[in-house]
Amino acid sequence: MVKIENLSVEYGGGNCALKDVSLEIKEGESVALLGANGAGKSTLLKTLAGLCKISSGSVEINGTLLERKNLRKIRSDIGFVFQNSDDQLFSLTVEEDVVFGLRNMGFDFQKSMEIAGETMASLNISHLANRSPSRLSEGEKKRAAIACILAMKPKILLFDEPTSQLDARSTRLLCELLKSLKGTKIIATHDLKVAGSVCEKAAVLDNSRLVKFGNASEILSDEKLLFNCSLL
Ligand SMILES: Nc1ncnc2c1ncn2[C@@H]1O[C@H](COP(=O)(O)OP(=O)(O)OP(=O)(O)O)[C@@H](O)[C@H]1O
Repeated sequence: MVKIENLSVEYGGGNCALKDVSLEIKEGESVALLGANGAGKSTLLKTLAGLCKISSGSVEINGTLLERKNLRKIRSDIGFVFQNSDDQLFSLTVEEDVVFGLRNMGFDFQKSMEIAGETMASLNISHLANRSPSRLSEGEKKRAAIACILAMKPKILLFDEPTSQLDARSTRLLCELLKSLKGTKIIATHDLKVAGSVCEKAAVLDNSRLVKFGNASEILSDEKLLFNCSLL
């Protein structure tokens, strides 16, 4: 579903955020993206969503090469839940936010409302439909932001630090939700417990390079690896 080969990404001024990263993620797999601050996690997610320019190497999403002319197709397969829900929610009500993406996809108003209603119900946020996103708790905002993305039924879900602003209870509820979501998931997180409870695989980035990719429970019990990568 995601095939990354020798990927390097540089920001301006020769700042190399990803160096020679190769990994393959199969359909339906959930992968935790681990790494210290600045390791390159967000850059990798943004690159998969077509938001960062590839300096060298290649990325294939669902069999389509990630390049400018294929961006529309790639973006229809990808749903990106940003770290900060406020970057995703901008309408007067939660329902309008969920409907927005569906209308952009070409669904008529009635069908968009129908899908939005079903999606909000599946996330237990129907009671928030007419609330202003700006007045929700962080946990509620996160669910609303996820609803906006899930409504569009992407094949691949990208989450950047989904639990970073949540308390223990909201984190646990969100983990349950993340586990229940179907599809391929890539979750960048600093929280090793979240990684262990939600993901079957893990990828460890250190200083822009992929240093380990494999079974999550094996990686999470490798204290030496975690320590060397500043994760412990
Ligand atoms: N827009 C940008 N312009 C220039 N350099 C950037 C930009 N965004 C990130 N970087 C640099 O790229 C490197 C990787 O950053 P990235 O945000 O991908 O790391 P991260 O693993 O997500 O970190 P964190 O855990 O702190 O969110 C860092 O050195 C960072 O300073």
